[in-house]
Amino acid sequence: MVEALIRRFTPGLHHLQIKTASQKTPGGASHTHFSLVPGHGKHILRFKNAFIAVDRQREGKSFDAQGQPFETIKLTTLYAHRHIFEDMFSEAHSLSMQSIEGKTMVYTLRNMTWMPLGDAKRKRPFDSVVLEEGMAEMIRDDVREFLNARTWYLDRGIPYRRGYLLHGPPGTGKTSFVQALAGELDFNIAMLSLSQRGLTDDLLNQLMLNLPPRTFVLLEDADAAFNNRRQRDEDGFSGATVTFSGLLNALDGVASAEERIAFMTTNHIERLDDALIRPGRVDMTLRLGEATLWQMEQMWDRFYAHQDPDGSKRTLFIERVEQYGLVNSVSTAALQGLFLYNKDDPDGAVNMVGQLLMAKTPTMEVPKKN
Ligand SMILES: Nc1ncnc2c1ncn2[C@@H]1O[C@H](COP(=O)(O)OP(=O)(O)OP(=O)(O)O)[C@@H](O)[C@H]1O
Repeated sequence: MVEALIRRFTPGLHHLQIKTASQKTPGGASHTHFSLVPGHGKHILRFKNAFIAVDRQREGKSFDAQGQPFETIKLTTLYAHRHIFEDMFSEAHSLSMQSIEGKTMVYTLRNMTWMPLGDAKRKRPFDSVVLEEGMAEMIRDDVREFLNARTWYLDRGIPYRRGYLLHGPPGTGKTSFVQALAGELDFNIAMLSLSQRGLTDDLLNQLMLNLPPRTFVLLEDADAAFNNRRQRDEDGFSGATVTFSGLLNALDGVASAEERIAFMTTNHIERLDDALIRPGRVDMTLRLGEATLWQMEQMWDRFYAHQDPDGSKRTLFIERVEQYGLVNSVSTAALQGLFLYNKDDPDGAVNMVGQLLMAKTPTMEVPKKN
């Protein structure tokens, strides 16, 4: 909001500061944006019909969690104009809300704390992730029901938490679904891989206790903690990775009145321990598997509805897919790859179905550990 307030002032002939915003794309390219904002020091500015004395000062060398320096902005105006502050703050507030409205903020671990990963991202549409028929809606309704049951939990002294375990082979939409669900329910995401180096039990615990508001926590590679069953050493040091007991402690940490919704993902459910599947830790376990016939049809329609209005090419595609024995044996990511390669070209996708054979996953089920 302070950012929005600073931008609201029209800089006159005062000290200006150049604000640089750099953004790096995953491909390595970087975009830089410059803007002029009033610098530190004293300014006289006009807002509506009032003159305001502005004193913008930096507080020592302290930085907030986002790496921005702490600042104090003192605004002074005539007593008769004091009401304009209300207008000014509500305008600044709506400016700052506009910049994140319709977007999802993703937080990751940096400098031992949650930090936004770049700017807020455009929401991922809920139906852009195609899970097995009815599964996405079922999870969404469960989260909604949980969000509506706050007083029920608090009245009964039950920690207000819900956990979901999404498991299945790579590229079946586990991460993407959590992003789409966050968009649908106006949540942000704090994501973390449990196999990340340097993530200790204590740090994980601290992070779980300090989640930004209205944020899903997404713990990826949950099985990593189960590979590392080492308990704390005598001196209390638990090593540079998260342990099994560390994960359980972090999930069970001190409850607050705010909801905590955790999604855990794994490609190896057989490595997990039953102690994880306990209410509040994991309330719902869902398998996201290879693309079913229904998912294939849905994804086809999402890509080619315009080029194939009567669905005849889709029928051809499905026939081919069945001939090659690809139903329930290729990931939705592989299917998406084929459709992206043949963007706006359904015939190309039909002709290239055979390429999916390379992405076929062996269907060997590993027995679950007791
Ligand atoms: N069910 C799906 N519907 C739509 N797109 C999907 C689906 N599954 C995967 N994709 C696409 O494939 C890519 C990889 O998906 P994602 O990272 O969500 O998979 P994942 O299951 O989390 O994989 P991993 O287990 O390797 O982390 C994304 O671009 C995503 O859009």
